[in-house]
Amino acid sequence: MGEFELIRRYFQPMAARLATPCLVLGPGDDCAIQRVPAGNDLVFSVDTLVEGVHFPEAYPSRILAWRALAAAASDLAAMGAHPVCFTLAMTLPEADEDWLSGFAEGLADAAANFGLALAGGDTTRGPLVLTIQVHGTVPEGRGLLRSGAEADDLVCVSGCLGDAGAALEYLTVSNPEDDVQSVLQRYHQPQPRLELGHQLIDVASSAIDISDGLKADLGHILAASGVGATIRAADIPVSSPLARLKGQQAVSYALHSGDDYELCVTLSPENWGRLPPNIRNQLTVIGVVEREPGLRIQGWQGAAGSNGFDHFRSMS
Ligand SMILES: Nc1ncnc2c1ncn2[C@@H]1O[C@H](COP(=O)(O)OP(=O)(O)OP(=O)(O)O)[C@@H](O)[C@H]1O
Ligand SMILES: Cc1ncc(C[n+]2csc(CCOP(=O)(O)O)c2C)c(N)n1
Ligand SMILES: [Mg+2]
Repeated sequence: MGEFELIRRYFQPMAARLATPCLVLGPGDDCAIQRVPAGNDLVFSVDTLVEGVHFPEAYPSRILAWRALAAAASDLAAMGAHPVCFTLAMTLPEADEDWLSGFAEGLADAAANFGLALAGGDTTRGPLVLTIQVHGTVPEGRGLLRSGAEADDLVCVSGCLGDAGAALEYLTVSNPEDDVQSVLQRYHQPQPRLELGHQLIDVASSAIDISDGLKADLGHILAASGVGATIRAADIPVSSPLARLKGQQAVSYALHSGDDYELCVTLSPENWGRLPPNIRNQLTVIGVVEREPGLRIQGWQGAAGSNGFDHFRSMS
């Protein structure tokens, strides 16, 4: 199978199925064309996944496709953006038909779930690497930024943290018990909080998605906003399976390991009070923003060293 046959067979049908009115031109020409509705800003971001770094070797292609698109879409969620379309640059060691059909199915499933149309891409031969650029829109000037946190704002996170990080230890377990299966599921099938992010436009003062770990990612908000925060270790939400598997150490996974793709946001106590219950129920207050720079973690005696995932830190 040649490069163009591969695209025609696996990716063009999906692109046609997923088309949306804002995508004026999909795959097949030199560029795709997207129309941004008047009064909106285009929001876009790119993410690369490398075999052996972001996912294990011989990882099932259907799951890989979901994880890759979820990780990319999660950045749209963090901006409060409405998802529109994505491009896919894939470098493959070979054109294996089973691998490609699993990948195309997983990608179509994720794309339909997240409301993202396939706009185009690039296909090359080499070590397995995926790069996905996502495009979304937000009402003009209203994208959620990392830089808006202010003293006295509450610090909140969505969902539970730490499962996906703990899952790394169980990726090769052959018959996982229920709790292990549950944390593995969080690694294999992350759920970007697109709807929640969108609902927090004009409500949250800042937002980020948690890809590198709570400590690192909240740290990005604090640095960008020129503020600090105190959070309470006991209030950081961890799942029951993770708590059973890791006991007191569960919080350490929540703080230091990434891949959860939950949101961390700040908002004023007034806006918190006005939140409808269906949105408030998706968030847990874990602390408060303060003028003094730095992140303080009450009730946490863990090692100060680790911060979160960093591709280059161990090399310097
Ligand atoms: N090579 C680069 N050139 C320009 N900007 C970059 C480059 N690499 C990263 N950035 C920018 O730095 C910021 C932080 O990048 P980072 O990849 O950590 O964010 P992220 O996508 O939210 O995290 P993650 O990739 O873990 O999901 C982003 O605004 C990104 O666009
Ligand atoms: C097999 C395997 N899967 C996952 C991880 C964890 N991991 C890798 S990169 C990253 C941060 C996000 O990446 P980026 O900042 O490039 O978007 C995380 C949390 C690992 N160590 N090994
Ligand atoms: Mg991000």
